[in-house]
Amino acid sequence: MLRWLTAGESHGPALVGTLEGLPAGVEITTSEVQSALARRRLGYGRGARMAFEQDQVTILGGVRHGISQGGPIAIMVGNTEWPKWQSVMSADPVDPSELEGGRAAPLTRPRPGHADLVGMTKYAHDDARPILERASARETAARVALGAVAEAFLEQAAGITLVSHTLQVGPIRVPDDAPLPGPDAGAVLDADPIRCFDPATSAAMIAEIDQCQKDGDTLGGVVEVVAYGLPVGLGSHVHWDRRLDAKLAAALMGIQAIKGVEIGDGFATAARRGSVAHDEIEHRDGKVVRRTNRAGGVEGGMTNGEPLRARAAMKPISTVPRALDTIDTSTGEAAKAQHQRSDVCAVAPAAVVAQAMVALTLADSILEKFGGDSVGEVRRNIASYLAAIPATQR
Ligand SMILES: Cc1cc2nc3c(=O)[nH]c(=O)nc-3n(C[C@H](O)[C@H](O)[C@H](O)COP(=O)(O)O)c2cc1C
Ligand SMILES: C=C(O[C@@H]1CC(C(=O)O)=C[C@@H](OP(=O)(O)O)[C@H]1O)C(=O)O
Repeated sequence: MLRWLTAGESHGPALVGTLEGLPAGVEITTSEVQSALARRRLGYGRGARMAFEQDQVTILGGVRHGISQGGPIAIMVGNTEWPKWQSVMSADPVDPSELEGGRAAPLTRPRPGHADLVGMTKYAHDDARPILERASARETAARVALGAVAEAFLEQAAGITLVSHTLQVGPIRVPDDAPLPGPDAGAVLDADPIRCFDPATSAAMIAEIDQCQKDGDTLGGVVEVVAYGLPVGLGSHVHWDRRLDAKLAAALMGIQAIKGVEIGDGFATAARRGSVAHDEIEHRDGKVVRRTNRAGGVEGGMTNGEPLRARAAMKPISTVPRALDTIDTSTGEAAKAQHQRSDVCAVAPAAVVAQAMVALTLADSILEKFGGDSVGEVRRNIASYLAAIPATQR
């Protein structure tokens, strides 16, 4: 079993991610984690903060000389903006005279679409700051750091490769018949400003983001994660909480601003007739294959050997520059929502975060099915299972 936790605030000194249950022998370096984090910072439409802040990666435990040791892995992602926020966010009590520029004044105009108002009510704060600091998607940096470790494990133990791409920004969508990015498309996707595999659609998405920014508005969209090389039989049909599709849905829905998840063609399948909704099975070149992959590689909550496709729908960024109506909680009067700076569109980084969440979920499923305290043991267990199932389905 693989478990993971994160801690830290958006403007605190650092975020920390912990990964427990990873076998020994996974090759992983600080620079690989750093590269994954660099991908998460990209994406046309990101706000000012991305331009000046750096992610400082320190592996605090669980890895020695570039190899996982079998114990919990802890990774710290330092916020280089911390010195500016030290007095506002200090863990220890501060002298009020140290709080410059009124930055620590309570935030009492909760932003619609954020956790602000319900969080203040539930946690008994008269200030939105403690809520927004933890609700912020800055936290996803810690998940992406852990996801990079999970991805290294998947590749080294099982030859599994993941890619993530942008399917939709606002109303602009990749055509249904556009090719799916293959297992080696990672570098091409990283080079596109919006992580879109279809160049014409990418250009249209960028134009949409430019127009939206001019209008003082924000955008959401849809991302897709594709996993190649999965063995048949991860997850199970026998119980709801053992279904891989259920676990993927929870992992993806757990990302800030994700409001819908699809496995394979998802909602589009609901509009089809059964005769054109499923994937007919045939023998081809000595293998059992599905003629199509509308199911996205999962049947009965189990991987079926086809590429896994999981999609997530992101709502538009909640901090709208043309500020939305709210109330001031200190007076009860009508007000405009707090706004300083924000992303216009964060769909491309959301794809990278979704990839991390899928990687962590698949790594957990591999360990659930095959077990193993070292990468070598996991590999042997997978090989022994594959040797026992029909050769046509390996
Ligand atoms: C990668 C990423 C970046 C985000 N950047 C912003 C941002 O700059 N401004 C903002 O208001 N919301 C941003 N969000 C979304 C908010 O965190 C999210 O809307 C908020 O937590 C409320 O959504 P919820 O109801 O799903 O939690 C971002 C989300 C992700 C995944
Ligand atoms: C810092 C990151 O994302 C932040 C997520 C975020 C939010 O409200 O979710 C709001 C913005 O931060 P700020 O309010 O300080 O401008 C984003 O920059 C990051 O992804 O590293």
